[in-house]
Amino acid sequence: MTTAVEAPPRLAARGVTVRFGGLVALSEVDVEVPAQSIVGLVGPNGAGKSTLFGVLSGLLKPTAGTVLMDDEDVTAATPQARARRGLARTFQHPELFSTLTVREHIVLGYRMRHSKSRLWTDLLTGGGFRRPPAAETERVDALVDALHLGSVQHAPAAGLPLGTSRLVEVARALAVDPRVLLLDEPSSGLDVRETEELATTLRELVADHGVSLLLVEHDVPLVLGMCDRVHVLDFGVLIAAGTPAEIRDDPAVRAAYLGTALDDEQEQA
Ligand SMILES: Nc1ncnc2c1ncn2[C@@H]1O[C@H](COP(=O)(O)OP(=O)(O)OP(=O)(O)O)[C@@H](O)[C@H]1O
Repeated sequence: MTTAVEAPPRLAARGVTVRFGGLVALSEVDVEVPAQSIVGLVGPNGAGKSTLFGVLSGLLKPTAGTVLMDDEDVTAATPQARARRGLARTFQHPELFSTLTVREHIVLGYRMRHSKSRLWTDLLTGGGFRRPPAAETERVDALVDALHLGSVQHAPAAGLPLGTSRLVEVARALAVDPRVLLLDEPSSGLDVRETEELATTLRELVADHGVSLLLVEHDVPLVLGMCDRVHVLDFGVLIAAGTPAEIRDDPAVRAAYLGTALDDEQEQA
């Protein structure tokens, strides 16, 4: 009889503690992001979500505990070293180059991974300098399509609506071909329709490209609607982890949110 060997989580925090002076921002927190899954991280203001994101992405060293990528300890690895292992992230406030077009941002992401020596070639020379390789054009076209950016692909990033800027950031991050993508408040500033579209797009990306997502979100209904598993932090402590159905019914979660965010979610269901 053969036993199936389960793949290690793409990204995991084990026993992560972060202290800022006397304040315990995170206390022995465990989080796992399995392969090809969407994991949500929620919690009231000040719960420690951004701190955990900082630890996972390598911007912040934990006081104790470890961060693993595919079972390898990366706790001491820089953000750049983690990126080389397949970790990418987006920021709460999209950080785009105002004069570059939407497409050029995606090209930059692609070249970061596949063609660093040509990183700025023909973006700085105004185009036409050298024809991009077919593989680059194909991948960039696919991402433009996947993120529904066709109609704005030649527009400069300056002046794009926030929702579109967010999609550009996601496309640029995916162009690096990450194994895990950390999304910091992806729905922030989006209206209801844009949020629904983003959720659908992200789900398709996970199904079609095998990337894993970890999202930090204030929008609890969004997280419960799109994630495979959800982790809930409160005052730096992981108070619950499970499927959306388990989280919805968890008394500790309901108490942390005083019911409000979860009731909103039930009303929308
Ligand atoms: N650099 C820092 N120095 C001192 N305290 C900090 C620092 N960063 C965060 N904190 C504190 O750590 C705790 C967790 O903060 P964190 O920003 O991680 O929470 P959060 O869940 O992301 O909150 P929000 O939803 O409001 O963004 C808070 O009490 C915060 O004040």
